[in-house]
Amino acid sequence: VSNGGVLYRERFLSPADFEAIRRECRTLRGGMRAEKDSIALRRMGLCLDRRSHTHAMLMSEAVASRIAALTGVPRLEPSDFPAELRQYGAGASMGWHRDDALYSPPQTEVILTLENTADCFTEWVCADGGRDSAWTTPNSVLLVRAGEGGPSHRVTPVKRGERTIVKLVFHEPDAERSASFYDHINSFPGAQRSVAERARALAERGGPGSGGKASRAARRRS
Ligand SMILES: O=C(O)CCC(=O)C(=O)O
Ligand SMILES: [Fe+2]
Repeated sequence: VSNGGVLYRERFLSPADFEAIRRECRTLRGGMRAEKDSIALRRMGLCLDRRSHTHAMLMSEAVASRIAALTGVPRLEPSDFPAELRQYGAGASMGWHRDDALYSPPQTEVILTLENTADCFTEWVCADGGRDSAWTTPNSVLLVRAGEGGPSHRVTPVKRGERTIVKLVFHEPDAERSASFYDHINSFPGAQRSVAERARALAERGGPGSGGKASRAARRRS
């Protein structure tokens, strides 16, 4: 991603596609739960069902190649990391952080804004060390490169209004899951299937090495 690893673009989807996604996600808001183990404060979240229209539309080859073209990464594909619906209401915020690398090489994260009546801004540090910020409009995307080489960014506290986003993860074709992948996926509410998946993956690798208790406790989801 150019500009120090952040790119902000408005009018990302066609109006028809965007409205279809927004309509479906509005029906899901009742299922959102307070996020646990997150850098974000008072944010609500929900993993999008892989069979949903929203998931099919966004975690697609078409969207992946558009993100690749925008960021200058040669090729990107939809990841198997859950797509999440997230909502910031009054009092919600997210402190300065870099997104943990869930894959090696690090993924590109996409924040698609669905609704925004909130007074918060997403701020980031640019390549030159200066700061930039955006009030993210509905149907905008913020593209963020993860990992230590990625940009530091935050969301300022909401005083009034609400902001709803979808967070998506794309990676390069040859990317491998990192230890953080399992730590993050296991912090989702009711992630029993993921726990089983982690155990299986560990067995396949023939040992630990995906982060013990201590590293898991130290980590906070972004
Ligand atoms: O809501 C945003 O604009 C950014 C969210 C973010 O940085 C994150 O969830 O890691
Ligand atoms: Fe982030």
